[in-house]
Amino acid sequence: MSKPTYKLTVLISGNGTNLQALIDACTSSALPSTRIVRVISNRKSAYGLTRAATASIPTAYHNLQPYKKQHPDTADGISAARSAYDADLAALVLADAPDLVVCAGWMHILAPSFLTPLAAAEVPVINLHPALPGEFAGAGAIERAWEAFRKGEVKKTGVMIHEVIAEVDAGRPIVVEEVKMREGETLEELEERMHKVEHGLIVEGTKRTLKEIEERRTKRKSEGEVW
Ligand SMILES: Nc1nc2c(c(=O)[nH]1)N[C@@H](CN(C=O)c1ccc(C(=O)N[C@@H](CCC(=O)O)C(=O)O)cc1)CN2
Ligand SMILES: NCC(=O)N[C@@H]1O[C@H](COP(=O)([O-])[O-])[C@@H](O)[C@H]1O
Repeated sequence: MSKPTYKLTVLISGNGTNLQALIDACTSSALPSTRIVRVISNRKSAYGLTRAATASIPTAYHNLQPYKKQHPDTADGISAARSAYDADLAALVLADAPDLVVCAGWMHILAPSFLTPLAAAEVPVINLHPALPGEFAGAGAIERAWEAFRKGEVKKTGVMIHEVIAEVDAGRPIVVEEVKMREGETLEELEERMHKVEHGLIVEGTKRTLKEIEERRTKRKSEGEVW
């Protein structure tokens, strides 16, 4: 019996080097029987959209601005706009019926109006975060770690792939790799080393999550077959 084909949706906001690592992995033995069904960006200028188009992968630009214009520029209005934006993002993603959503440099905090429908459809969401579990949650993690090292507060940092939950970067780690920090290293040099680790870990984290999905389905099927 042929192996199932797994469908990925990848969310991006920028250059897309981690997306490129996934694109390359899908066309190699690294991620066999896996294909990216859509790349979605919240930024029109994201070069990752070009990377996807070059690989003949469908793309979408999901823009928050129209939602903000439909709501008052107040805390409640912005919250309502983001909730509506995320609900439509969930519908956009689920229309492709992916097995897994990968946040690859996706710089938008996902609201429950996205996470709840995905959970109901049993589509896991995972995220690449350039820090160790429990450290430097949120944006700018690499620079914050670099600054902390200069102050003598940390000796290492790292990269993780984790499950996405409402609390930012607090979901279950799936794979973690430590990165030792070096005296006198520039931020750019650290970023280069971190990105190399990211490109390997995003493939490994996707592979492990797809294995978990397969094991869950096999278990459910065997339980379903027992009378
Ligand atoms: N609910 C969750 N959403 C997201 C998670 C998560 O774990 N739970 N991971 C992030 C990715 N991320 C760090 O890995 C991250 C990205 C962006 C931000 C942030 O502050 N975004 C601002 C906008 C910043 C900008 O546009 O430049 C915002 O959303 O208002 C925090 C963490 C993906 N989402
Ligand atoms: N909080 C998530 C986060 O900060 N992610 C950062 O976004 C970059 C995306 O690069 P890419 O667009 O080249 O893949 C990644 O290198 C990662 O450090």
